Amino acid sequence: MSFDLQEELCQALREFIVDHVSETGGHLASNLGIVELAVALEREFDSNKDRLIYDVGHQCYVHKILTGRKEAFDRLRMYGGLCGFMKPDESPADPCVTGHASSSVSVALGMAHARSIRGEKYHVVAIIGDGALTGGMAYEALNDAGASGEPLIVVLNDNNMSIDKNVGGMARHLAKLRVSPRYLSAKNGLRKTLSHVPGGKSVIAKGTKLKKAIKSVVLPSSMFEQMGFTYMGPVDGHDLQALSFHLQLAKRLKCPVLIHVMTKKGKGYSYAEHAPDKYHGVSKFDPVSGQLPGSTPGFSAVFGAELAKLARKDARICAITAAMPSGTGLSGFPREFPERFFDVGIAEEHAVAMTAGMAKQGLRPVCALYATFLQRAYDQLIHDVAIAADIPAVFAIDRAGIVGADGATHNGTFDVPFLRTIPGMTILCPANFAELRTMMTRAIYHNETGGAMAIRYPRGGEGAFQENTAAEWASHIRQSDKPDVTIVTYGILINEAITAADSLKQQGYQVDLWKVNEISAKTEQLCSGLVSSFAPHVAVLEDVVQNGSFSEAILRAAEQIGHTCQVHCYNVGNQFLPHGSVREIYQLCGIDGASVAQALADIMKCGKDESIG
Ligand SMILES: Cc1ncc(C[n+]2csc(CCOP(=O)(O)OP(=O)(O)O)c2C)c(N)n1
Ligand SMILES: CC(=O)[C@@H](O)[C@H](O)COP(=O)(O)O
Ligand SMILES: [Mg+2]
Repeated sequence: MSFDLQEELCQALREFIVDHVSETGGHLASNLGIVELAVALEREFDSNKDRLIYDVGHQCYVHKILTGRKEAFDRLRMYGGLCGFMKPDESPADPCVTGHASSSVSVALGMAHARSIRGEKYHVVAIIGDGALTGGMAYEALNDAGASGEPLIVVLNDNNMSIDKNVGGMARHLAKLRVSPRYLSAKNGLRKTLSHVPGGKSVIAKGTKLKKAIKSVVLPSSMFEQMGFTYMGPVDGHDLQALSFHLQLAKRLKCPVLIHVMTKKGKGYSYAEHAPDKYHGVSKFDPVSGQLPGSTPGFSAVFGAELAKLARKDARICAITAAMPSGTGLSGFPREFPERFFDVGIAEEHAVAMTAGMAKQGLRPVCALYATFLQRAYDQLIHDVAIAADIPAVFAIDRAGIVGADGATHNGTFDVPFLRTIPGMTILCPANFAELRTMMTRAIYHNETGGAMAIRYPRGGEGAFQENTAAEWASHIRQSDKPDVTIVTYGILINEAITAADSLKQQGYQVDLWKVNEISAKTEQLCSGLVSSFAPHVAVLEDVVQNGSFSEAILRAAEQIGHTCQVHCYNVGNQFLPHGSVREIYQLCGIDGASVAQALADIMKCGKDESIG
């Protein structure tokens, strides 16, 4: 296909992306920015045989369109529809799962090793953004890959943005490379680039001149070179000819190569170009006016506002985020307290250990991370926080439970299980905004154990339940004299539990309902109180996986009191969940109020249990 036609294709792809994402929601700005690069990659590589790994994967829409999934974009990120990230189940062109940042170079190196050992022939390419390059995994991988000498290509898609402004020393290093004289020449495209290359276009055909050509596009003294990569660029990432030229060169080299590509996030859609942070991830919007839907306040915003309020009164309070200031509701914090705000980049492990250091030395740090990304820092929670036992670090765990359209890679369904295993950890579970505020103060100031405290809350807003019951470790929400069933739950699922309890009551059953506010070793000892109400059935409702869930504490309590009741566990099961709306996923797992009521009524009617955990 001629470059002119490719340019037309890029234009059509941009229109397609804006049209579809404005209908379905999705990751807009990153996909608009990578159009030419993705087209060049599909042109120069065979994505069914070569391995193209898009880091995070939120920018893989063009790749999906060009690998046979265009029609599926009508149901992007919807239940049963196209996943918004790389997903091998969907197509052989997706070599691995992505969703969490900074893993692409590691996976690529693994694939390159496999190729060498098996004596096979294909290219392995990791496409990683400047934001993802702030993550520790990326450095571990570059360090290893550069030294390994294994042929692989890393394409650094540098748009000078993470979700919010990119941070850190690497961002500064890239900024210096960007203004190098090489970039200024490369920016004008292949014609000019070639004019710097002895032999011009024939260079690619004639391997003899290749060495010279490479020398002319290599910028010495980049950090990547020091790590053992052949560095090319910076290259104008919207110049199809320059991209093809550099990719062709990289393919011919038998060593690790890094191509530094400059792109503009949001390219071609003026609203997104001007506010790439706002158009990073969007829900349905008006493509003509660019008008995004107004957002109703959610837990993140309440958290951010409350932390700022507390920080006004206490100069020890600091906020830490790992590249998610907007997402965690902290974007206002640095405006008021620049010296007490720390965006560490996509570096959750570092964020947790740094929080431990700050807490140990007398500050009151609150580290806000999404539940799914906190998985990265499990060791730091144990090693740097918990073993010392006296580190009053506070972890605000956002997006706990089901997140919806982002799906399997982003659901926060492991936090309770992995936090419960850590000695000394206390998990507070607010069900609404008022409880979140109260629990934040408790975590910061009234930490009875002196150890770490986590507060977990979901994506989005509160439900109908708005009482503040945070003062008790567990609150008795519905009480009956002689209950047929006791329902136990925590956090936002109280709303589903109330629906279930009320429905069962209407069907003539007596129901007790307990809402647990704190999960800790201490409160787990008290669980026998929840199961000893002589109800023959106890149901535990949670939005986490079964293994390690709170229901294990209830099962143990039931065991201790001699199994006078049957315990039924309603949770997401030991599985990874698909994308869809939160409600659809609740229904899929049977943890919505109606399903729980139905399941319990069936059990009580039949007198037999089909769902014992
Ligand atoms: C471990 C982890 N932490 C945080 C995120 C949230 N996140 C998704 S994309 C992104 C920014 C990525 O920036 P970059 O790689 O430069 O891609 P761009 O959006 O600029 O194209 C962040 C922080 C994530 N996906 N994984
Ligand atoms: C790709 C990625 O990891 C983020 O962009 C994530 O999709 C943000 O999720 P929220 O929309 O819940 O902030
Ligand atoms: Mg970027």
